[in-house]
Amino acid sequence: MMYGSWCIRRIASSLRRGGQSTNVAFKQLKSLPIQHSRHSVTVATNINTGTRKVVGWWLAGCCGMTVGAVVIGGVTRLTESGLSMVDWHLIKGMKPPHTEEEWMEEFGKYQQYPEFKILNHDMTLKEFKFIWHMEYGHRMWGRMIGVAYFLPMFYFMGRGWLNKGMKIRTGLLGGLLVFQGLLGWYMVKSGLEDNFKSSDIPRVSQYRLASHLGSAFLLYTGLLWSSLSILLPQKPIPTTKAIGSLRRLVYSTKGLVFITALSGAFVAGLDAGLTYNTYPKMADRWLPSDLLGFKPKWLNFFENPTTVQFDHRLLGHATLALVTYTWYKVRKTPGLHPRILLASNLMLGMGWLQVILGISTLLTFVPTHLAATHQSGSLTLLSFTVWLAHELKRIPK
Ligand code: HEM
Repeated sequence: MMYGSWCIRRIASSLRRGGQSTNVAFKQLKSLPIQHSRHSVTVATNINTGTRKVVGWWLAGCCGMTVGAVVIGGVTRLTESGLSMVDWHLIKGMKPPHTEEEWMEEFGKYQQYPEFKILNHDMTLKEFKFIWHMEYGHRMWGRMIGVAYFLPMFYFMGRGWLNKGMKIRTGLLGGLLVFQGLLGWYMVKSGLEDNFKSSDIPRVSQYRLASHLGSAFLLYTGLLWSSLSILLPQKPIPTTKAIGSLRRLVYSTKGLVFITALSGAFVAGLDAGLTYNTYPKMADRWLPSDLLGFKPKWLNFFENPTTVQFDHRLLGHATLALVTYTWYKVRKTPGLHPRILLASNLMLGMGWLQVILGISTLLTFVPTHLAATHQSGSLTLLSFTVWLAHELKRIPK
């Protein structure tokens, strides 16, 4: 393995000096083994390939379950079901109401809160049961991720399958998972507070919604990166200056996708997708008249639906421009293997689709199916940029 890393450096430095043609150097790189060094694979070195795959698939499975949680959470929000369960108990909360009395009791609790009093005062028990089941499904899915994550983690640790680095990494991701659940309840609580006026629409704080979505995306990224490290180890790449700047470009693209997704959560949290449903202009103007209507000015970026939607449009277009430019640079960089080209092609396709989905969501007044697809699209786009970044990550010396 040491020989492999040495070879890559030799070939790369020769590429830099122009000592041999790119094609010859690339052929040499292709013939090198995949990077299974102690640096790139973070499970214990004394376990066999099958066991390593079990750990990799466990992480990939939890990653898939996180996607499920984001989708169910999005649909729960879009069907306005998120405030139907007004308390939270880890164990007791798993038992749904069975008898009609139990349902009436649960419905009675909901009736004490602003969403019922202001918005849903004519809601029937049947309608309540629907929104309750949506929120229950989201919470139960979260608990299932907890079980699917922690039980195997302790088992693998007990069996000595995880090395020190992986123990720290899985411990941190586990902490993020618990934090995610607590943040979810903290978010719901903001929609149950009794400080809404009768003209308000009771909803959760957009700050807490963005934090909840952002931390889900972080957890997802961590799980995806870790599972890729085990299941799809990096292939050799030259260590040229061009690759170095491409790597920085891809990392910036990944960062911008993340920031745009966070700004989308602010749009969702303020229902800002229901103002200015025109494109490309906002009510016949490039700069809407109430763009900076709130005082102090900085508040507009977080609380003024017009500014929040405007920013999300700008960020969405900037993301698309950067995704396209990154794709172009990947194509122009010599010495990259086909998997990198595939990841970058998928990233480009998804970038365009995501913007088309965003515009369609806006023009059609945010129907649930389109808004939920747009939300999942952001996760898919993030996945392709994470994959690309993973393929290009620096190979430790
Ligand atoms: C790469 C670009 C984009 C990304 C990554 C992205 C991501 C997101 C995310 C994560 C949300 C939050 C969804 C939720 O929590 O339910 C969102 C919401 C939204 N986005 Fe985008 N978006 C992008 C581009 C655009 C564009 C260009 C437009 C329109 C011009 C747009 C319009 C919307 C609208 C209207 C919502 C609110 C939907 C709702 O209320 O559920 N997006 N976006």
